[in-house]
Amino acid sequence: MLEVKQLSKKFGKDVVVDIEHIKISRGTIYGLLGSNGAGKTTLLKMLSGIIKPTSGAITFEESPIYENRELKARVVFIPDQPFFFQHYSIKQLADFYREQYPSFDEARFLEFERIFKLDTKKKVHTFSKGMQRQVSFWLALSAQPDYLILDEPFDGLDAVVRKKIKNLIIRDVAERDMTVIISSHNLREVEDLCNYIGIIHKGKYVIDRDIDDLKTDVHKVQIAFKEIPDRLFKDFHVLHHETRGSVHMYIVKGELEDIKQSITLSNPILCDILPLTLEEIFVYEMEGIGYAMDHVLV
Ligand SMILES: Nc1ncnc2c1ncn2[C@@H]1O[C@H](COP(=O)(O)OP(=O)(O)OP(=O)(O)O)[C@@H](O)[C@H]1O
Repeated sequence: MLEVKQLSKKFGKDVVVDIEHIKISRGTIYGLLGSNGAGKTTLLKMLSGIIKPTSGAITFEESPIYENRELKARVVFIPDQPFFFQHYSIKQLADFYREQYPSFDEARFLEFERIFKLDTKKKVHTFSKGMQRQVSFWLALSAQPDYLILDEPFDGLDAVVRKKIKNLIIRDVAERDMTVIISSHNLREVEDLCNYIGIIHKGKYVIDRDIDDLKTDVHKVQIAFKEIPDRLFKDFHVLHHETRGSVHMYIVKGELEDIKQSITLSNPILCDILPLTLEEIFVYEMEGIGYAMDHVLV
């Protein structure tokens, strides 16, 4: 398990990360979302042990990551700008990874050659940005990390390659219990992959939730009455309410069965309970805690 406690990072006087607590269990695919400048990259670099926090603790299975070579050999970070020794070929980079990561697996390296179909003897600086990103994944997944930390990983990759890489990640999570942390601005891009979402805004955490909990916990109710009852949803947390003509739309938190019971008691002339997209859930959840989503995500 990865745990963060009372973590802060200052650059000069600016506090760019200020997080009380995060817990990420093994085998989680964790989406870290936030707008430009929210603090995602700074947080990921601290999680990877690349930069030192100003204060607080980051532990993986209770060992601190910073300056911990043994632990770092189980963690791979892919930055938003691929960073390589530019004059190395894929073959030479693989030698470097073999030295850094004792769990580097030859069979996988060869298997990925068939998947990515790039010339292993060519120098990486001759590859396009998207091809270089493929090389990052090729090497990272060959190293079989326990923790894979990805900063905007899908930028510049075409749809087919994205799908292939997502499948490879899911395979490693299922087979090896790999933990993955992925930063993105874009909820739609990561929602099919992640089972947990954290949203960071101006360095602070505003949401940290299991996606299944979110989906089973929030419902959209469209309802019409002859006369609006006083007690409708009085015992529930209503995240949003609007009226279009005679139809009321409520976004309600709570157990579906309890919500249905409350509706039946209110004797509506029309009622529909609809599923929400993940994006809608976040918009309403954020509204519920006083944030306009527009300013938090793109
Ligand atoms: N080395 C640095 N020195 C000074 N300030 C920095 C440094 N690195 C980051 N910052 C500041 O910290 C804040 C958070 O930056 P960070 O790169 O972590 O955000 P981000 O959420 O990854 O943004 P983006 O989505 O645009 O990549 C920004 O205000 C940035 O200017």
